[in-house]
Amino acid sequence: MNIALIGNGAIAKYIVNALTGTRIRITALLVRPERAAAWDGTGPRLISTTAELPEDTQLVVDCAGHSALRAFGPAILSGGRDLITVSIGALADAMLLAELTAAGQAGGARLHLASGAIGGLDVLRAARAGQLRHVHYTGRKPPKGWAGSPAEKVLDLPALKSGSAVHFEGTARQAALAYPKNANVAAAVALAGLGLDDTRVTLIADADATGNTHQIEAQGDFGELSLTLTGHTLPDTPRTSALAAMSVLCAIQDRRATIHF
Ligand SMILES: NC(=O)C1=CN([C@@H]2O[C@H](COP(=O)(O)OP(=O)(O)OC[C@H]3O[C@@H](n4cnc5c(N)ncnc54)[C@H](OP(=O)(O)O)[C@@H]3O)[C@@H](O)[C@H]2O)C=CC1
Ligand SMILES: O=C([O-])CC(=O)C(=O)O
Repeated sequence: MNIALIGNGAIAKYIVNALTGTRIRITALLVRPERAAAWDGTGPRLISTTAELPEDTQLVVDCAGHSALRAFGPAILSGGRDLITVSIGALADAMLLAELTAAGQAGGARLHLASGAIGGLDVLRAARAGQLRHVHYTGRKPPKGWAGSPAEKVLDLPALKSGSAVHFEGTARQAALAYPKNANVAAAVALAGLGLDDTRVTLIADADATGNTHQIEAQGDFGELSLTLTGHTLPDTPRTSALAAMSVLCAIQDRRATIHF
């Protein structure tokens, strides 16, 4: 299988490393123009437009973030290639969601949402076949995991040396739009379950946290779900859980599997 990745950051590097020497070949990395122009010929080819995607590319994988999904997603789908993304919070933008849906229909291609840094989405998806009454997601990271996010406007993150502080409470849509690099899990939980406007979200900076903790509390006809997952972060970033990168790899590998979840 031949795939292209969007981005060359922490998640993309994990995927490139994991696929090296396997039967899944990376045809190109789609990056910003200045980065593509500086390509030195080593490693996967760097390109900056979807028109440059090598013809034999069968699948594209977004590991870059909301702006990249917005910039490249519609053209990839309308061009007939399936796309896997971890930038799930971008779908809180209703116009982008409509654009991606229309592009996928026009191109006969599908957008696959990787499960990312959380588990339990299968429970929520099945549970909503009955009545799902309440879903609350709590995201907890060490202060440095929130650097560059709106948490900086609410808290003095470097000064938080012990204990924890809430810096966001609201809906999953509000969280996803305000925290594009930190609330994709909130959006995934919402899209799997009660939706972006009915899923409650709390985001916490915790000086005592040793990893990124994701909690789901849900109730409905199915019963009750209480899930807590504490994830290690990737070595390249204190923000991103390793499980997010692993889920992308899993989604890619699943494309080749005859029998899969
Ligand atoms: N669903 C989930 O559970 C999770 C989802 N995520 C999502 O994944 C994204 C990537 O995470 P991570 O790898 O840690 O982030 P990094 O910041 O390490 O890497 C992002 C990469 O994408 C590139 N990029 C960003 N925007 C564009 C663009 N418009 N065009 C081309 N390239 C672009 C960056 O390039 P440059 O350096 O040039 O800016 C960089 O190479 C996050 O922003 C977040 O949205 C992350 C964690 C969990
Ligand atoms: O990687 C994580 O732990 C979660 C994250 O950043 C996100 O939800 O966007």
